[in-house]
Amino acid sequence: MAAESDKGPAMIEAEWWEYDSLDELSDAVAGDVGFIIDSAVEARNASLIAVPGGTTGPAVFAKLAKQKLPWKRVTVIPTDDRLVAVDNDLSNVREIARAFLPTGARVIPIVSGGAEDVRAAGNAADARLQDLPWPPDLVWLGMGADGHTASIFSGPDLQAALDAPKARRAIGVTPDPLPPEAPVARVTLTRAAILSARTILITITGDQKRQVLEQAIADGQSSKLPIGRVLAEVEQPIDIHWAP
Ligand SMILES: O=C(O)[C@H](O)[C@@H](O)[C@H](O)[C@H](O)COP(=O)(O)O
Repeated sequence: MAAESDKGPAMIEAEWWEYDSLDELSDAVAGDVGFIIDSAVEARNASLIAVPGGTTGPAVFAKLAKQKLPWKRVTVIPTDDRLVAVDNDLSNVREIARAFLPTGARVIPIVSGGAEDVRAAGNAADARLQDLPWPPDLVWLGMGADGHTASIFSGPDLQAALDAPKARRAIGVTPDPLPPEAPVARVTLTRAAILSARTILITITGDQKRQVLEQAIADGQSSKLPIGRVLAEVEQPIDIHWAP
C-alpha cells in the first residue's frame, strides 16, 4: 500500500508516494503513466513522454510496456542521454528501445553516437526535438544522490541548462565532477523543456536520495542542487514516488 504525505512547502506542490518495495512502486507508476498516455491519446490522438535513464526509472519500463495501451500513437524520448553509441551499455535510449519498441511505440534517440562535440550534440538533440509535437504529456525524472536530474548536473554547463530560453529543448553538458557510474558528457532536456511538460513525475529510491530531495525542495531557489533549481520553478503539482 502506498502511503501519501505532503512534504513540500507551499511554493512547490510535491506529493510523496511511499512504497514498501521497488516492485510496488513499479506497479503504481506503470499504472499512473499508463493513465497519462491513455488520456493524452484520447484527448489529442497522440502522446509524447520523456523517460529517465539510470536504473530506477528503467526498472518500471517492463511493467509499463506490458500494459494494453494505444502504443502505436505513443512517442518515447529520453529525458537525457550519454554521448555514447546507441549499442553502448551506458546508452539510455538502448534501454528505452529495448522496453518500448516491441509495443509498437516510436522511440526517438537524442544522441547519434559517441565522441561528438558536446555543444554540437546538444544542438542536434534540440533540432531533433523541435520536430516533435510539444509539450510532452509527461516528463518523468530520476535523481542522482548528488542532486542531478535528467542530465542537469553541477559543472560549467549548469547555468546554461537552467537558463536556456523557453524554446530551447535540449542542450549538451559536461558534468563536473563526472559521475562515476557513467563518466561521460551528456545531452539533456533543459529546465524550460522539463517545466513545459503537462505532468512531471519523479521516481527515486533509498533514504539518502529522499533526504537530498526533501532538502532541495525545502531550499527552493536557494538550493545549490540541480533538482532544487529545477523544481523551484515548477508550476504544476508533482508526484514523487519513493521506495526504500
Ligand atoms: O542518464 C542518467 O544518468 C539519468 O537520466 C539520470 O538523471 C538518472 O535518472 C539518475 O542518475 C538516477 O539514476 P539511478 O536511478 O540509476 O540512480
